[in-house]
Amino acid sequence: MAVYTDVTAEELSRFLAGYAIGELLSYKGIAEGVENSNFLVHTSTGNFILTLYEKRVAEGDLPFFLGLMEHLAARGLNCPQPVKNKDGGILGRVAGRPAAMVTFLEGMWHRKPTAVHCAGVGEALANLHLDGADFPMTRPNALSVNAWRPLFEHAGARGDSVRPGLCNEIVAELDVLETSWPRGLPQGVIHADLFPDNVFFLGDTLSGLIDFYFACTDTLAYDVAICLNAWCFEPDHSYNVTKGRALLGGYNKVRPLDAGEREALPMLCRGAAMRFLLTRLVDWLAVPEGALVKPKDPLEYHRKLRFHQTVKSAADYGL
Ligand SMILES: Nc1ncnc2c1ncn2[C@@H]1O[C@H](COP(=O)(O)OP(=O)(O)OP(=O)(O)O)[C@@H](O)[C@H]1O
Ligand SMILES: N[C@@H](CCO)C(=O)O
Repeated sequence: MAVYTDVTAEELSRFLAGYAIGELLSYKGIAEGVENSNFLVHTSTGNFILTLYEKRVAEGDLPFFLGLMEHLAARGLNCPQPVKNKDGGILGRVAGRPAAMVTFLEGMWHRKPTAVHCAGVGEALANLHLDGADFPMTRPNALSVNAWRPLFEHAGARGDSVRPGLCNEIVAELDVLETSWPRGLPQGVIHADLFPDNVFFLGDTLSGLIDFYFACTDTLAYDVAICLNAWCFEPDHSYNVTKGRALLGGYNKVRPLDAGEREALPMLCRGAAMRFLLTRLVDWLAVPEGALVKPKDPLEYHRKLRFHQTVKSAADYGL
């Protein structure tokens, strides 16, 4: 995460007084990530993560995200746990922002994931889908196909300043996605942002998943498409079919994709590429002044989109 909102030691100590997790010993902002403000908080009882929810997180959605983390952990999935305050609540306010304290997860994420890590993430994603099946709350995906054109219009013609001709390409692709978007596939809880920086490993063994703040109710196979985009491309922008085969194999071992999901995979991958191209484009064009944040490259997803446009069938992904 980034740090958009500063927190003073006095504010943090006041907030911590509402919890039974000891005295504040030290804390520091975490520069990684782009969505919320995160702090590593060291108290006399251990390490915690304090998250201040920023622009994209609607306060009304927080019970869904935090409740989901509790639900998945109760099913055995390793993810951060919201810490209850002395009143039994999990949501508070720090520096004027909604805030929660969650448990610290051991492990580190891999900047250069291998096929072994891809297999691990495929398996973990399928487990998340199965474990989420009886989560009682729902949340529509605010960043699915219907949201893409308004998002694009928000960036407007400025998109061409990032790459000449980009706007026309996006409009043409949106026309295709809006008419051909797969409907009627199995739905459920999806993570919707399971990138390498949200998956922790101890050595090569997956140790946990973080960052459930895009989680929602949507097409399960769309989550697979998001992961193929995030995990299976090389720095030279080529698709690595060995990694794709590993990720899809890991997923299928736990929750086999059905015929409809397989057939829809290329379109779902195009949609996933469009989603991240657009949110990155909007962020790229609007970095808040003075923020400790490095925006992510939208054109990485433009290249991925171009690859998916050439794909004939799910076999091209290694399925
Ligand atoms: N529960 C946790 N345990 C340990 N470290 C954590 C935890 N939550 C967050 N972090 C640290 O903070 C970093 C950023 O967290 P996170 O990915 O949730 O931020 P974000 O702003 O939502 O990022 P993204 O750009 O992935 O959406 C992680 O890479 C990790 O280093
Ligand atoms: N994982 C996202 C950032 C959080 O939405 C990206 O890489 O664009």
